[in-house]
This record gives sequence, structure tokens and C-alpha cells, in this order.
Amino acid sequence: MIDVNGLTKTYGAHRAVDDVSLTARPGRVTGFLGPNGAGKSTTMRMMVGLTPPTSGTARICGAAYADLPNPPREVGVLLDASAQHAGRTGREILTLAAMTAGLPRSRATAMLDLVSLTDEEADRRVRNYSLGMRQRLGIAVALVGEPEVLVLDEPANGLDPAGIRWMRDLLRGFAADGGTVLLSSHLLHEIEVIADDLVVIGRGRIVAEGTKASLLERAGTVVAPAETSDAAALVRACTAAGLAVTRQGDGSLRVEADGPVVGRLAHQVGVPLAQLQPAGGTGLEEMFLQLTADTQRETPATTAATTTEGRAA
Ligand SMILES: Nc1ncnc2c1ncn2[C@@H]1O[C@H](COP(=O)(O)OP(=O)(O)OP(=O)(O)O)[C@@H](O)[C@H]1O
Repeated sequence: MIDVNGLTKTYGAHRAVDDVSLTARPGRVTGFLGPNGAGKSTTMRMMVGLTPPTSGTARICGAAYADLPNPPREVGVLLDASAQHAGRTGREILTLAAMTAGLPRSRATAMLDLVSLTDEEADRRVRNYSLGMRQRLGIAVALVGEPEVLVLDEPANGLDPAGIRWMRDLLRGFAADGGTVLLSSHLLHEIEVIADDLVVIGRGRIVAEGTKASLLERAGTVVAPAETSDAAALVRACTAAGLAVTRQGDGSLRVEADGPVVGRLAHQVGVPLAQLQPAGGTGLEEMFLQLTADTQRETPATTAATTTEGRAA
């Protein structure tokens, strides 16, 4: 279990992380999403005691990281796969990690097998590892202490397609055994496949949190009033009902409500519809871009073509 409460980090006048609270639960994979510079890594670093928070708390298995009696036995951490000593071999790094956790050297060998690093690769210096090999080694180091919790920043970075699938199965298995997984990733498809819960951050603040299913449901409904109909009447009806309405580039309307609700409103105001479909079909990427639209560096083409007519979701 990870419990973060009001975590804040300021660098001078810049609030990198602003009052972030989140929970990652046992038996579940929690995806941590946000645009570049949103504050994911800083939040994760504060969770594991690498960056002191300006204020707020982070608890792992009920305690602050610094108070854990044997941290690698409680939480496996992979924040930067290149942060290992480049002059050591993978086997040396894993053996040291096992010994630090109070475990036998044989645990290092078991981890090498688990992450599919061969004997020859294990005896190579890390400076000669590919990015994917470093990532595998980092995952092995995170798992060496048989922790209950995993905190992983971009663990799929540099892995080939087979490696990504392998990692997905590994993390799903870890959660199925009762473990807690918090992982950040820019690979939205990966997150969509693997995560049970999502936390979305933008400019240091949480913009959405919940189960993946509930957040994707929030994706709303797209309706296209028939050409000769009074689309404005439908917009007024939706807005009066407290629903956010966005006019999209192709003239259709996106309403933040389920299809039957929108269909009923259209019927009530006598507006025939040429199209009514769940907006959720576009999946996590669309949801992510909408939730973080205000905090993105680039304005996505679809969002640029929209005008918001109702209140924000
Ligand atoms: N040591 C530091 N000094 C000053 N600013 C910092 C420091 N560390 C992070 N920041 C700033 O804090 C903000 C959040 O950075 P962070 O690395 O947490 O973002 P991120 O969400 O992990 O981004 P990315 O997806 O690009 O990895 C950024 O604006 C970054 O420049």
C-alpha cells in the first residue's frame, strides 16, 4: 500500500508537485500518467526518500520510507535504470542488492533468470549494457528483496515488444499475488492494458484519479445533430442539465454523460440525431489528452478545433 498525502515540492518559486494525494492499493496496478514535467518523477522520488518534500507525507506499508527497517524488503524501486555503477557487472550489482536486503547470493542468480539476462551478459560491465538490458537489471534490483510494493518510473523504457509483454505479465503476476504496483509510463497503450487504477497529474496537481474503468467511462458521448436540426437547442438543454458540452472540429458535440441521457435530452428538445456513440471508443489516449489539455506543451489538433460551451468536466 502506498499512501501519499498533500505532497508538495517547490524549487524556488516553481511548484513542481502541488498538494498531491494518492493511494496505490495491494493487488492492483496503479498507472501514474502526466505530460513531460508534470511532476511524476519528483513525486516518486519523494515517496522513496530521494527528494525531501517541502510539505506532505508519503507512507509505504504504513511508514515513511526512512522509517522502514529494511526498505528493499518492503519496496522495490526503479527510478533511473542508468543510475547503477557503470563499472560493476550486473551480477555484482544484484549480489550487492541481495546482500543489502539480508538475502543470500543465490537470490541474485534467481533474479538474473527472472529478467532473462544470460550468464555472459550478467558478467558484462553495466556501462556496456543496452538500455533494455539496464531496464531488466533495474527491475531485477527492484524485485530482489521480495518487496510488497513496487515504485517504477518508466519501466518499459527501452524494452523491445517481447520485453514489454514480459514486463506486463510480471507486474500483473506481482499484483495478482497481492503486491502493490505504482508505475509511470508514457506508453498509454501499455498503461491501458496493465493498469487497474489511474492517477493523472498535470503541472504538479492531480487532475483525475480512479479506476481505469470509471475514468474511461467519463469519456462521455459524441452526438451529431441532424443537419437541419437546432443543435443550439441541444447544447442549451445539456448545459441546463449541468453537462459539459464541447463542439468538435467536425461539427459534432461531445457531451460528458452517458448515451441514454444525451439521447433523452435530444428527444425532449426535438433534436433528431444523425450520430450517437460513446466517446470512450478513443480510449486512454483521448482521455489523457483531454484531462491534461490545459497542461500540455503542444495543443492536440482535435482539442485545438474545439470550443467549450459547457462547464469543465
Ligand atoms: N532539482 C530540481 N530543481 C529544479 N527543478 C526541478 C528539479 N527536479 C525537477 N524539477 C522540475 O520539476 C518539474 C517536474 O519534474 P519531473 O521530473 O517530476 O516531471 P515528470 O512528470 O517526471 O516529467 P517527464 O515525464 O518528462 O519525466 C519540472 O518542471 C522540472 O524541471
